[in-house]
Amino acid sequence: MHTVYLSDHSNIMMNKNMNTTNVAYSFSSVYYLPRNSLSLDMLFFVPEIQMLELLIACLVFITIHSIRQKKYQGLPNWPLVGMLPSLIIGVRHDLYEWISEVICRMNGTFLFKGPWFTNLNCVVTADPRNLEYLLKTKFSNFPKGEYFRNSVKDLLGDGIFGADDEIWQRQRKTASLEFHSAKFRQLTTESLLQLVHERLLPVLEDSIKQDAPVDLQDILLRLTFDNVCMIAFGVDPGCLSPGLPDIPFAQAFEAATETTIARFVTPTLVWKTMRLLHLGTERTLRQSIRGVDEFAQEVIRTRKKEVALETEDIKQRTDLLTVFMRQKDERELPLPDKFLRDVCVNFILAGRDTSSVALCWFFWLLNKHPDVEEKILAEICNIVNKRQNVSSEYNEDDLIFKPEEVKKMEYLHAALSESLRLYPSVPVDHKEVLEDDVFPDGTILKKGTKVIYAIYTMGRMEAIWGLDCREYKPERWIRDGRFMSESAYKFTAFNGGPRLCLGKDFAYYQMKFVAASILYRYHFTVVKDHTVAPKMALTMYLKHGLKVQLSRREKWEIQKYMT
Ligand code: HEM
Repeated sequence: MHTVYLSDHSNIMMNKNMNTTNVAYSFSSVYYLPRNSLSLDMLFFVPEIQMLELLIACLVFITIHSIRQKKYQGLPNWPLVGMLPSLIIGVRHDLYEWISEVICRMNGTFLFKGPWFTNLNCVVTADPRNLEYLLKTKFSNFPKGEYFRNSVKDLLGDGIFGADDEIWQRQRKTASLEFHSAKFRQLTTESLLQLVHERLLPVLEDSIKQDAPVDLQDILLRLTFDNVCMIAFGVDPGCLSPGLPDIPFAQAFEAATETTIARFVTPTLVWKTMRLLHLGTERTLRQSIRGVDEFAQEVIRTRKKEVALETEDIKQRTDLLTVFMRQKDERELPLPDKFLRDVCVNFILAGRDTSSVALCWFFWLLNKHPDVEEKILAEICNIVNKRQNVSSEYNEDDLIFKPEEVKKMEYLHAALSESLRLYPSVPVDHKEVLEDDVFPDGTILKKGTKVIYAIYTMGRMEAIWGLDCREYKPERWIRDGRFMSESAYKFTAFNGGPRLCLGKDFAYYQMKFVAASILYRYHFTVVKDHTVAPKMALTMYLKHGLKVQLSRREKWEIQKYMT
């Protein structure tokens, strides 16, 4: 048998009808095929061979094009699937670190292109100039938007978290007045004191008696859930109680939030169809929202009766539900129950996990930085030492920090801020572009574009925090022995501009009070080989919790600072 080497397409076509000769190829795009490897039989598949050639050429072209785009856009952008392959790899590894790496490489901003069938296209930024523009300068051009509102509507209704414009403004105004009132401050400090001394410390003490490690994240999540329910509804659900019971309302709330978040990674048409057909996560969402609503309706019904009776107790109440119940709408009518429910559910969502998660990262960092723990302890003891009757008090287990003492804990404030800089409770946040615009860094924004601001990344940018940006250094926040705050567009853990976190002051108070109360009494050690990693969620939980072993602090450790 002869073998004829062909050198181009025409030869292949010409030889299509040859049936006695083996044919091999020498032209470039199939050069990798071993000579003699194609027999005559294959000639009958020439159209397929051309297809194969074409396919290979396309792949080569796409790969080169994608590599070029990686250089200019930060990530390879593939036909149909866009940058999804890179995102999938990023999610499997560590999404936040992956985003940070791309943003730092692109000097602060990049455009993510999702697959054509999804709504994942967005601008991702960590540039403080863009943040200031987005959150303050052109605030009204960057609302939360329809996409966000529609996704959260079933759980959050018209509450502050998903609302824009007037609906947001009215709630913000009422809640802001309330959050800054003396009565409200009293409610928050008293409810926290009660929870820490009657529930948190006994639960921790129990773990010491049993010599068993505890999941600090679970305990702190329970604490802040009870606390925010006391503030919003004026009701204590009792999640943090001996035996750490399962509370149906808390479980329903948890499930409702998780399934709502699932909508952000599911194409809109898909989750809407699932909702219509009552399937999968949408079925769970409906059931859990029912659980949340039943609890809310019961509380609202009872409170209405109390308000109608005008009892002494009700006149003293400053929880958000009672405050909003006293409000009237434009027609001087009481606000509808559904709206009251939305107000409370939104505040619970906003204040539920953020402080506890921040505290967990803080304790984990302290475990790695005993020098910082020492300095915090020294500061606390120094403050307690200034009390008149300190000698009798510091020996007692039930020492309670006073609000004015908590305020003076400036190094602790710095250590918590530094922890939030590296591990912000809300790692990424989102806005939508109302009208075409341009960011200060030149990024063009088309109407309807989603903007993601990467708060986690901001804490890891040398351009913002210097070469030591990845190190945990509370001293970064201290000038002349005092805590110095940073611009909200550089340290965005609490958001900035008109939508700055309403609970920021309370959150610091809560975290400082809890941290000081624990550190003054206990040593804690993260259990050996416990894996610490962030969970991919809207709040940056520790994926495996934080298992710690507690032991009592010796008296001499405190006394050495009391001189
Ligand atoms: C360490 C603790 C906290 C952190 C890091 C934090 C962070 C944030 C962030 C980033 C936002 C903006 C969210 C967005 O608009 O998408 C926000 C909003 C908000 N936060 Fe906080 N928060 C904390 C604690 C709290 C607490 C304890 C409360 C209430 C008791 C609270 C109440 C709110 C409210 C009501 C909003 C909505 C403000 C608005 O849209 O006008 N936060 N918070």
